[in-house]
Amino acid sequence: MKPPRDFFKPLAIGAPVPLTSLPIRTERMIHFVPPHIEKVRAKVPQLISQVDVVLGNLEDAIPADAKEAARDGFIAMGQENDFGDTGLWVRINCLNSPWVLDDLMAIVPALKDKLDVIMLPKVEGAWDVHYLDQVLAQLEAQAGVSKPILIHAILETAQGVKNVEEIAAASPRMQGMSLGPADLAASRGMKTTRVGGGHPGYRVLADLEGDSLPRPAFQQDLWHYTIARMVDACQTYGLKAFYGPFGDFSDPEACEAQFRNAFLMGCAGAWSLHPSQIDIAKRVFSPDAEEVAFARKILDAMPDGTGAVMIDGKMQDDATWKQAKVIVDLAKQVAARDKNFSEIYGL
Ligand SMILES: CC(C)(COP(=O)(O)OP(=O)(O)OC[C@H]1O[C@@H](n2cnc3c(N)ncnc32)[C@H](O)[C@@H]1OP(=O)(O)O)[C@@H](O)C(=O)NCCC(=O)NCCSC(=O)C[C@](C)(O)C(=O)O
Ligand SMILES: [Mg+2]
Repeated sequence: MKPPRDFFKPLAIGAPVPLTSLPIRTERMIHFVPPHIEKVRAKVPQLISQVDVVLGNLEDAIPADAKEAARDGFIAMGQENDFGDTGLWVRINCLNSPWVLDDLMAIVPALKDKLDVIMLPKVEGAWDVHYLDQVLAQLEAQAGVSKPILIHAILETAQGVKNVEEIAAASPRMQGMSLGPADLAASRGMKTTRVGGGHPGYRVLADLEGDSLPRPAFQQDLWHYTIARMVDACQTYGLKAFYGPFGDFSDPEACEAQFRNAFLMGCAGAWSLHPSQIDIAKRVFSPDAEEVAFARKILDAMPDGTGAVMIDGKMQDDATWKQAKVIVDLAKQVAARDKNFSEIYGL
């Protein structure tokens, strides 16, 4: 089905022309900064060289009486720093909040082309994206912004998951989506207070064999269905899917497992909420060196990407060539940005 004729037309006279495809960027982690905390904001200059995206958070986790300080703090950190090819994103308040209009009216003219992405919380359907799309076009035209500010939706309500495909298709500004496990759990009535990861109560039991006790039990992944829905919707419309927060900072192993599940299922990155999670995301969302080496063998053995060959006893064909290309393209992006990986991959 073709997009409507005006899908790529600016929504306001003077607004920048929408993109027809996403810029190629390495976004292994979206690092959350609470901009109202001066001590953390002061770390932004060093964070810029450590992470792929710096995000100023204005929504949940910012106390109601600090919303203005967070907005002003974000504008200051955006104006005071040169982000180079590190992304500068902001999570604005919800569209039904008393703060969101001031967020948009203050940030767009203050940061103009420096702002890459606006993360929109609690997206329920395409209508939320349409609203932000139109307001951004008007603010961009008024402020003389020359490149379109992109939108990243958080998938964190039951209705949002029901509408995930229409959200992905709602605007040329759509850059991607993140799974928001805390609000989604509350919205669905899930019985967990954890922020991401597994739950010991969500498991399946092996059949009872004789009277051998205890019966083997296998913990299952609470987020598998939602991540798969999000990845399918994002990939269909050329967006990037992300895993969101992992709240237990004291359990880096479980954080890595959750990130790796998301990576293997097609996610491009995850959120880092604390410095201790940056390297976990870097390790997980940069392709494994052996996978890259094997993928390069496949591409070398099938230069035009067609046919069938055997490599190390495994059949390779057009489909595995495409899988190999995903891995090698990502490795090239990471190597271009992260010289450690350039040496590891030999790229
Ligand atoms: C939790 C907090 C208060 C613990 O902050 P702390 O200072 O108490 O922690 P710490 O371990 O004592 O900090 C150690 C050092 O790291 C620094 N530090 C600490 N955090 C950061 C950071 N993010 N970036 C850079 N530096 C940081 C901190 O300043 C300190 O520096 P120092 O050694 O010089 O004293 C702090 O880490 C924080 O605010 N993190 C962000 C939390 C956040 O944004 N939560 C919302 C996203 S999740 C969500 O919204 C859900 C979702 C999607 O909506 C849904 O599922 O529904
Ligand atoms: Mg939330």
